[in-house]
Amino acid sequence: MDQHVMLKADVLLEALPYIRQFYGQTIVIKYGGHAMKDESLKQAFAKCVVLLKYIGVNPVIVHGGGPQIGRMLEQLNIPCQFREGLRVTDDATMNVVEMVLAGKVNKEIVTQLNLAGGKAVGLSGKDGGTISCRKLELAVDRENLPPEIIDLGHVGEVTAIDPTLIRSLMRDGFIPVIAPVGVDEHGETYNINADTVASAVAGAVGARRFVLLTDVSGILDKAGELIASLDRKRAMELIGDGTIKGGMIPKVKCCIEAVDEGVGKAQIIDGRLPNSLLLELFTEEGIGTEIVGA
Ligand SMILES: Nc1ncnc2c1ncn2[C@@H]1O[C@H](COP(=O)(O)OP(=O)(O)O)[C@@H](O)[C@H]1O
Ligand SMILES: CC(=O)N[C@@H](CCC(=O)OP(=O)(O)O)C(=O)O
Repeated sequence: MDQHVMLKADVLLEALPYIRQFYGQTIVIKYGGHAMKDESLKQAFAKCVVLLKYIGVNPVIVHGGGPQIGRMLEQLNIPCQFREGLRVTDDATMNVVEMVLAGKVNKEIVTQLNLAGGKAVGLSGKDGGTISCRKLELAVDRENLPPEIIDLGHVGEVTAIDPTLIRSLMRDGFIPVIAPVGVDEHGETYNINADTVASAVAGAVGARRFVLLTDVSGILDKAGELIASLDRKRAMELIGDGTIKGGMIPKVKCCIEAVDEGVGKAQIIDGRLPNSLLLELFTEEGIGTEIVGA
């Protein structure tokens, strides 16, 4: 028989221990806006997620859409500003954020998953009271001065996740797809960083794994080399010395929080690589950077 065909069987068998490990478990996947580059990548992502579902794993998707929001704001001539990696969100921006995230991006992902043979349901944090939040009071350290409190407008921080709706969807065979928009106790709508929501969801549903798809191969050291594994201490050192910066800082902190909440392992992987999710979960080498407990 053709050697190539025989190798395919080896690849499938290599996945067996991982399929056993993840069978019946929940995996929370943060699907970043930068990882939604083109149609073929989006389709490949959807197929990986649906495959997980068919082999008995429960995937939960929490998505971003930062670049997509940026493009819509530009079309509408609404200026856009970031502080500490977070979007300053005034009333007009909040409307666009909700429209783009809970509308367009969410439904596109749902459609791709359904086309790939899954049964996906899109929701925002408002549905089923899934995400409770409050206005974020962001304190920024200043040298020799008390921290500055920055007002980011409608930017929220998660106060609680109610996993009831997510659990019942999973139980009935659906793939929940969650947009990072929440409400506070007064019914005010907030824009929440998607990494933060994904991490809180991973903790609340007792996920076995938390995987974040982004636009780099993982966390890189000063020389630009991939760091395969990091614990909290090393991660904080790399943030402190400026190796980890920008949007990677909240991402790493979210991974540490998820691990603290009991999630077995968090993994930052390259969403630009087709099938990266399967390579990470079902091969011996894995890919990207893992963040583990102390
Ligand atoms: N040490 C580092 N290793 C890798 N990426 C880093 C590092 N420090 C900062 N970054 C930046 O973090 C970015 C990922 O964060 P972000 O843009 O917020 O991603 P996403 O949109 O997927 O949430 C990378 O594109 C990279 O520019
Ligand atoms: C407060 C805040 O910054 N919210 C983010 C929410 C989307 C997001 O996080 O998208 P990515 O994962 O693609 O970056 C924003 O408005 O861009």
